[in-house]
Amino acid sequence: MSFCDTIWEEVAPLRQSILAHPFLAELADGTLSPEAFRHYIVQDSLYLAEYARVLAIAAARAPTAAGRMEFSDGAKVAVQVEEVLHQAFFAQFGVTADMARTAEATPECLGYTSYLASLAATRSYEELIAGILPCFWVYWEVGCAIKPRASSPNPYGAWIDTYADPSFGAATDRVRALVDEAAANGTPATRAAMKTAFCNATRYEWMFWDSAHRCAGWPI
Ligand SMILES: Cc1ncc(C[n+]2csc(CCO)c2C)c(N)n1
Repeated sequence: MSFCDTIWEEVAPLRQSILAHPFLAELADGTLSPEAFRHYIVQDSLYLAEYARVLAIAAARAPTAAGRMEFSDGAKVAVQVEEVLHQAFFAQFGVTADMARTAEATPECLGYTSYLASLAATRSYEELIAGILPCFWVYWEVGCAIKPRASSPNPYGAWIDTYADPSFGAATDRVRALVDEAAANGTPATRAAMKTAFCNATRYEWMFWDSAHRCAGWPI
């Protein structure tokens, strides 16, 4: 079994919790409240801006041309998704320019992006890209799981189509190959740290959807 297959199995309970989360069940059947989705897309645009920066750092640190290509491309795609997909959703769900401009990152959004930024700043390249991977892989799994059971028409159809798109699956495969390569070249301690980063980022993915479902902000 590859390193990625092993850590994917280890986060199986987290993935089950993600796939069973009411935010995604309701998104699939179209009953998710517009408020919850609005909360999600506003936070996600804040997330994507930071995630793109983290990918750009990964590109700069990558030891191979394949890594530099993949992560710089990913950084560009993250900015494009932030602009194109989100602007369309902003219009559809009534997020005004003012709401988007003044939005403050929630604890979950700030926690996730700050965690990835801390990997980029103070940890190894191997840990960094292990922390980057769940963003790709979890969304690909979720997109593929939801698409066959999505209601039609569905107000969230464009979101589902984005993450169930085969080109997105191919990008996930390529990032996974980079993580496997990094793990194969690393020490057991590096691989243990990579597993921790992968697991924590997967937890943050669940927390991100959960906070959107509760429309939660800062408690104080
Ligand atoms: C919280 C959160 N996690 C993951 C994604 C998915 N995603 C964002 S950027 C990117 C890679 C391409 O640049 C992928 C797969 C998201 N939108 N929001």
